[in-house]
Amino acid sequence: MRADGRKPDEKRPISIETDFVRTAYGSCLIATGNTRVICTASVEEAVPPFLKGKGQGWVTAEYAMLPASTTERKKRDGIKKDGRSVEIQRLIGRALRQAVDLKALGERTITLDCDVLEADGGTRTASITGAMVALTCAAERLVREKKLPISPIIHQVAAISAGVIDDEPCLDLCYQEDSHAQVDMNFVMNEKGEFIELQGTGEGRAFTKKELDTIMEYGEKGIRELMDAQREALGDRARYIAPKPLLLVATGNEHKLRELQEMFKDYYTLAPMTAVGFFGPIEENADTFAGNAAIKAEAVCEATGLPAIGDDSGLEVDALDGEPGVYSARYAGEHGDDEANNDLLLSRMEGKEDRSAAFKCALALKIPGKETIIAEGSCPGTILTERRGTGGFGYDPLFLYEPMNKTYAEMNAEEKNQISHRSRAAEMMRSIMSQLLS
Ligand SMILES: O=P(O)(O)OP(=O)(O)OP(=O)(O)OC[C@H]1O[C@@H](n2cnc3c(O)ncnc32)[C@H](O)[C@@H]1O
Ligand SMILES: [Mg+2]
Repeated sequence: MRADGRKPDEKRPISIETDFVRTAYGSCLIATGNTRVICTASVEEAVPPFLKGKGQGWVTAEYAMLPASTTERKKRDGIKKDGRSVEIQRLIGRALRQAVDLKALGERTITLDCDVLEADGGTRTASITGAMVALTCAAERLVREKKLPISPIIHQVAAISAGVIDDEPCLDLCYQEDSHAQVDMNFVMNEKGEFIELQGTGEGRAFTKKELDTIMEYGEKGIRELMDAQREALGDRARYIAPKPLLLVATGNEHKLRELQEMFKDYYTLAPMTAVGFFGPIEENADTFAGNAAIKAEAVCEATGLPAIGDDSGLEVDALDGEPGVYSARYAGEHGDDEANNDLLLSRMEGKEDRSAAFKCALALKIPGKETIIAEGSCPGTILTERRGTGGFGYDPLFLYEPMNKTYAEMNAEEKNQISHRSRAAEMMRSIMSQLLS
């Protein structure tokens, strides 16, 4: 029987309150049982001297206990930090560096400060679990403030203790248990169940392989539960842990960006080329959609060194011998003047009996060092004699999709994405990509 009546493999109740410190870039208050730690993440646009000019960032940690966090007042750290705190903060730094792609972080430093409000055992493991949450909050903010195109967090990290008390293996020791534990272990692990650090000591006596196996099993179970709690506390921000790989969209057209983001969200995090500071212009001088799509993707990939997808699309009207075609965006002269383009199309179509047309889309995917991949899609429709609907962009209000008796502009995003020329090209691209991956 444990001091607080828990089962051997039962961890203490956990709660994590995010954004606990409003002035911090990211923060949380984590409580595991009576142990409570404030974890904050601060971002500095600089790296330590040994990393200057190396094109990577740094993650470091500091740990301290508040004077009243233990029953006997703990003296504040003076100029010389106490040895235990130094050892613990190094552990926290090592653990959380494993969560981050330091190259993707860029030349900046994230400092994770873990300040113990109340210490009832397991403060180092609570610090690591809480620091992961504060770090993720900071990553979300770096992306939101457009300092990074994608979260640099590649792994979820959590930590818990386990040990042997009165010859019985137990999970998540409180102070009373910890102080007379025969064996004391700390587990730091990632979401794949891999070990980042194991600290284990037979303090009261040596321990057997069998005991170790049981402790290990408890530790793994505890870590999984902690990771659920971290994700729950983060809510929507949990997406910033191990995001899908980055794919830049080589377009200046926000509507296209939004449609493509939806279509590739299971594979990639799509960000506009401007998110990494590329603004073009890109000269679209090919005479096919596929040619122009390739020009766009290749220009952005070349300039940034990152994978990029380009979209070139347009409307082909049969009675106009395929016009406006590759000139769709600048049909009436000025690039992207949708109103003028639609007016010109209506006037050219006056008196025409055959009103059949098709929207065409070519997508080009360029991954550094690989051949450009092209996928195409088209959607048949009819040109109306007047505009219908207010959604979408470009020629959407004049393009009737007969099977739904709706123009593109009368459809919501989901409906358009089910049948559009772009979604058909995306479907072909996804199938090429999955063949390449398998
Ligand atoms: O070149 P980027 O920067 O990607 O953006 P853009 O708007 O210039 O794009 P295009 O050169 O491919 O021109 C496509 C034009 O075709 C039209 N178009 C393409 N897809 C469309 C869609 O889904 N709905 C309505 N019009 C579309 C619209 O007028 C676009 O401006
Ligand atoms: Mg264009």
